[in-house]
Amino acid sequence: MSSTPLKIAVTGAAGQIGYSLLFRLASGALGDRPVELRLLEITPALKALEGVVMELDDCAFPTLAGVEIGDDAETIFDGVNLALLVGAKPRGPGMERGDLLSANGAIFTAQGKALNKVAADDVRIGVTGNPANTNALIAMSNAPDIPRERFSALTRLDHNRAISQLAAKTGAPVTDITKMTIWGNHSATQYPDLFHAEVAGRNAAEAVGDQDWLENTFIPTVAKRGAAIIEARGSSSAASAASATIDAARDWLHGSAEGDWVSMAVVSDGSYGVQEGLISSFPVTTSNGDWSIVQGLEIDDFSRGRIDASVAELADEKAAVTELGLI
Ligand SMILES: NC(=O)c1ccc[n+]([C@@H]2O[C@H](COP(=O)([O-])OP(=O)(O)OC[C@H]3O[C@@H](n4cnc5c(N)ncnc54)[C@H](O)[C@@H]3O)[C@@H](O)[C@H]2O)c1
Ligand SMILES: O=C(O)C[C@H](O)C(=O)O
Repeated sequence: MSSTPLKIAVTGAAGQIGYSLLFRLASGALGDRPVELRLLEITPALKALEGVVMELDDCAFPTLAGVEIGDDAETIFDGVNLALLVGAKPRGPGMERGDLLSANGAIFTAQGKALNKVAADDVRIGVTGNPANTNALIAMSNAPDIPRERFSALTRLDHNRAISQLAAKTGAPVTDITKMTIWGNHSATQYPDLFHAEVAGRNAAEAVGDQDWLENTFIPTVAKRGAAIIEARGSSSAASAASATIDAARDWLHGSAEGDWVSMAVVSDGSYGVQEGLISSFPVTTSNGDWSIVQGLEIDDFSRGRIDASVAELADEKAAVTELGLI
């Protein structure tokens, strides 16, 4: 293991997700390698961020090698190996995530350009801020010198939600659930797929044996979970989003479990009929900082319709940000 600290940029570091995420990154959630945190915020939030840094100091985490804060993306992103782009406005009650496109899109144009200039050669960029898929597309499109495979958007929270719902339905522990897949957009059109998932090695759709539950309870519960949390909490998911951001980064850097896969929104190469160049969620395996889309899964008509609908929404979002001049 390298003793050189892993330089991790976190944007929106003074926000809700940041408040959970930073302490886990600092305490070794990505492994024993020391980390240096580079925290980006808008100027008015820097004072609050100073308070968070005092708290990080007060934890005396052995794996925390240093913290730098600031409001200039090029300074904060300089030499970073991992960039977790969280900073963006969350939606409120009654909004869809796509409603945030024009408010948040411009953030990712500027940050894509800054990463392109100053990030380390091995940088990996994970986008959590919504609408995550299209924000990742914007950042990727504005960073032509960074390989496209280095960008991903977070659908791991949806993946984890789907595992938890399936575990509750079947009475199986979450550790028995494998090969879960979220296809498409991190939005209400996403498709959590039980036809390839397994419960203790058995096909999940068969184990459940209840198409009505699958269609009318499972899929909408997972796809609309973000809205249900906003409704209940008055603000969007934060600790679970931070936890999923960590899960996704850890597996990307260190590899997914043998015999299993994870869901990541990554640039499409046309696999499964998903338009090339869109950032869409797929089943992927990861190893040594690289991902590859699981190939050869059979897609029946039901799944085809669901995947196509979510991908069509991604294509519409791409058209909208093209129109806005963001890509
Ligand atoms: N993909 C997912 O699964 C998922 C889950 C939960 C939340 N989210 C999204 O994550 C984002 C952050 O959520 P939150 O609850 O932490 O919001 P928040 O409002 O609590 O925090 C966002 C922070 O981003 C900062 N910010 C705004 N513009 C910035 C910029 N240009 N550079 C750096 N920082 C900037 C704000 O000052 C604020 O502190 C939202 O868009 C939310 O919808 C995504
Ligand atoms: O739903 C939201 O707007 C927040 C987040 O994307 C979530 O899925 O919890």
